[in-house]
Amino acid sequence: MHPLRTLVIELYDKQVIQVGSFKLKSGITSPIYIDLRVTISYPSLLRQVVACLQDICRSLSYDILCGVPYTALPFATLLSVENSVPMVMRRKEVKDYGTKKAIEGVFQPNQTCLIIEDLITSGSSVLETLEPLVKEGLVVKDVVVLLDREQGGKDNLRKHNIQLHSVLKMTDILEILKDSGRLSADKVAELFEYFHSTQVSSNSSIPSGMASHNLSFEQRLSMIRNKVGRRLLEIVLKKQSNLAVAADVTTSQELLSIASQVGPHICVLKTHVDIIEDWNETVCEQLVHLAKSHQFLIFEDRKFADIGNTVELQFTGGIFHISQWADIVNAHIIAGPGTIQALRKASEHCGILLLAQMSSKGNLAVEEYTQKAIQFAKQYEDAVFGFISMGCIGEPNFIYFTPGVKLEKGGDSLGQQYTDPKTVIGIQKSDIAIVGRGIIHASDRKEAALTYQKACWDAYVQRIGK
Ligand SMILES: O=c1ccn([C@@H]2O[C@H](COP(=O)(O)O)[C@@H](O)[C@H]2O)c(=O)[nH]1
Repeated sequence: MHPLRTLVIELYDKQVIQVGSFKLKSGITSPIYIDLRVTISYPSLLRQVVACLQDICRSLSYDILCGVPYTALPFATLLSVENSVPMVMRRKEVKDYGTKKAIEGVFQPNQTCLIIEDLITSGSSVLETLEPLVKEGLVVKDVVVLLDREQGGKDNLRKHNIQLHSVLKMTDILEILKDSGRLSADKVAELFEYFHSTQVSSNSSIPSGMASHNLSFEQRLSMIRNKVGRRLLEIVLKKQSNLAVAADVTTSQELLSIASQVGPHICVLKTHVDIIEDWNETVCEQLVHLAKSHQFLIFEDRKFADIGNTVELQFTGGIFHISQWADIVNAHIIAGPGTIQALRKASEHCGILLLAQMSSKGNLAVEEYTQKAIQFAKQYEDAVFGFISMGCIGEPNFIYFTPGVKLEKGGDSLGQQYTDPKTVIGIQKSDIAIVGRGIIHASDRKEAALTYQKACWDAYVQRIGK
């Protein structure tokens, strides 16, 4: 008998594969449950599982192995011993004492790590393991699983440039159980129907819908239609900085002082001009002068959201005359395309970003909203050159700006949620990290800006594999 057929039948007979009604980790109810933890109680079964994984591992190249905790740990351990390849382990709970390591074991940055998993549904457990590995500088290209439930995991991993290799697919299992008489043809037809109609999105901290291009800024320069977007990439490349600073201060003196301190290290200075108590034309001129001499763009984070007519007045008039000095502004899409049309009509030299996602807890920019923002951006690509998003959510001809970035994870008391530069740029594949209080509240803002500049740029360089 074919070894895979023998394996499936044995898995069924030992009740590793069960048919009924089960709630999975992803929250969905499934008519099949597969508990591969049981294999540790049957050494010969465990040996068969590992031999099948080994057949795939043999064709891949890697320096180190990592099993997704807990079920895949014995599989990875046996593969490690069998192949004399070192192994690392991800901690599910990071200790708040001692070394506080997320990854245990000895490894070097840039080593290639092969992830071993027992089965995959959405891929979220694999992505939870991927995140700390990448943060430690390991390169992950492949994941080997015993079973792919064929419910979206492969595509979810592909979005992160990870290739899934599976020993068995759910389709194979159902066919074998039918042919061997373990399940009736009717039952198998019913199960097929369930698996084909139930796809699960990944619920890892890495948002779903993250796109997977891995082009460099140089390669993307000619793809950007809007000239402010192209100018931004030129600055990014020249200064080797994909850092934007959010200068959320309330006096013009502080704003100008921040602009001159962090100016050499940033590509964009983000303002909230309506929080400056003493804004006037001279301050505006000084800010524009600093932007020219240090070569950064000014992004007024006005978040326009009204009907087109009002937005036009807000953009061009009032006491701020934003259209006269801002290089970049942003807009919500809640009021429809009129907001974008008004901004585009009022100024040719200002590029637009659309808010497609937000960093704050409980925000309402859900998947459908994000997709609508992408659709609007494509429609107005001459004026819209990018997004406020939590990472790369679309194609390489747009630029992705992510706020809520800080070296220390956590949040504030009003719903802000922070992610570190390595995750935002390296894993979530954003382009520009927006850092506010991480720099503004530092005792030495210049030094902090340099630290963030380096962290964001290194994450970019590592991501594109330069
Ligand atoms: O979803 C969003 C959109 C915009 N912001 C802005 O970014 C900065 C973040 O400042 P921190 O001090 O780093 O928290 C701030 O100006 C926000 O208005 C955002 O945080 N989230």
